[in-house]
Amino acid sequence: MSTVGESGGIEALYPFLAPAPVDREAVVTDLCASTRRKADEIVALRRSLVALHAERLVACARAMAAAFDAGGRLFAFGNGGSSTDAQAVAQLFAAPPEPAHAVAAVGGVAAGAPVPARAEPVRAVAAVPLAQDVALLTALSNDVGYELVFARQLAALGRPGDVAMGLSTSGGSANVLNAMTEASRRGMLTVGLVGYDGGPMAQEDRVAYLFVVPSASVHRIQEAQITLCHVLWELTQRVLTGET
Ligand SMILES: O=C(CO)[C@@H](O)[C@H](O)[C@H](O)[C@H](O)COP(=O)(O)O
Repeated sequence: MSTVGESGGIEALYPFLAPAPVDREAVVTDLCASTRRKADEIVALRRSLVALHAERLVACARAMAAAFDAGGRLFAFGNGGSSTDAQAVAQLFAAPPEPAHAVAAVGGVAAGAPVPARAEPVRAVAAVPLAQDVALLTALSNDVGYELVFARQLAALGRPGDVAMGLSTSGGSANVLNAMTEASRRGMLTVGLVGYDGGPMAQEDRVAYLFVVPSASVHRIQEAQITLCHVLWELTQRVLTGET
């Protein structure tokens, strides 16, 4: 059995576990610098998305609002961290924060300060995350195949005019790609959020509205994707509530 302290043991991977004296100040300095680098990186990435996607975000929000106005529902899905992001997005659309709550939560808005969330009325729409039902996910994975867990749900639930939103950092997860294909086949509006250079999701006009976050860090991609989702929700609300 391998033990801590053996040459090539666990401390080779995690040197801070070794009993050697640690320069705590140096560690804290390193951690601060690393945190600052990551914060700078995500701020720059988010800024770059404005130039890259502003027009597409507006067009997509208009299309989503039209879908919701006509009775369409949102189905959101992804794997791992993207599954929880999909859950957060569905919850945001289905149970948006009431303006009074959002403002009260920060103790009111000072004159001239940016409004923390919408001060205008919000409209809830039907939205369902597709990775939340463990029984369904395990049964579909076991009986049909993990690559079809989302496509099979869309085949059962999706109608023309619904919205399918797939989140993937690589753009290459088979279950997300298959779900997009199924959604298009059913006449649903397809929205994809991906990272890197878009991966397979960016090929063959697979989705109607594709948002590529040009980063090679899974963490930065997910952070930026959830920001894009919040912007999409905000813009969709503006159209739905007749502000624009
Ligand atoms: O959350 C993370 C990393 O932050 C991971 O769980 C990550 O989401 C998983 O590895 C996913 O399976 C990756 O899938 P995808 O984003 O490439 O579609």
